[in-house]
Amino acid sequence: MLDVNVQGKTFGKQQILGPCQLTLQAGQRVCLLGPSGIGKSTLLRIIAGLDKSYDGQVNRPDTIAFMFQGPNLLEWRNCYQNLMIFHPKSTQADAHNALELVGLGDKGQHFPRQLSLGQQRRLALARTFLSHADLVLLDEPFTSLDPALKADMLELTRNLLDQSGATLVHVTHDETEAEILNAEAIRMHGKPATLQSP
Ligand SMILES: Nc1ncnc2c1ncn2[C@@H]1O[C@H](COP(=O)(O)OP(=O)(O)OP(=O)(O)O)[C@@H](O)[C@H]1O
Repeated sequence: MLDVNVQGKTFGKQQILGPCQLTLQAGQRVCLLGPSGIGKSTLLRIIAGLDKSYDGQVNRPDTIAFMFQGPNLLEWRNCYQNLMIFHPKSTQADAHNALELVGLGDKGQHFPRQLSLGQQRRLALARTFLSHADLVLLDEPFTSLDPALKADMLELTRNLLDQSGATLVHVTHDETEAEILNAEAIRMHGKPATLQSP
């Protein structure tokens, strides 16, 4: 279960977040929407535990996977190594299975520069799901992709979520992504921004 109770968050003298409440049961999925600059990524970083300087409290599952906007791959490591370096307990067989799930089963020895943009995104997605995390946090990872590739990635993400049963918080500007991911759309409002749990 994820229980977010943020009372406030400031950067310097600027208050970005006001009261933000979000309670999700295991396996529940939400898409976090709101205008640019309202504080979606800030709240997501707080949920992840990456930002600890806020008023309030977050109770989160033990295992969390976070996917950033860019694929953030290590160019000098092959696909297996790109997965295993972030999951030291995983074996090459685990990494191979994760690659199979995203359609990169034959690319384990390839380096990121030998992959297409879409394949690089698939590798980043495999890394996100390899940890079998209870909570998956996605910070607009598909925003800059062309429509066909974005549709592929969303479908793949939904399948991986269906298999893993993970709870999801997905930051996006595009409400249609919620439908594809079988997630509930929730909106941040106001200045400072507030959020009410679905
Ligand atoms: N490290 C930081 N230091 C100072 N201000 C910051 C910092 N990070 C974010 N901000 C400010 O906080 C506000 C919210 O930013 P945030 O990135 O959370 O918004 P967002 O809703 O995710 O925007 P977008 O949809 O454009 O990605 C913005 O005004 C931003 O400039």
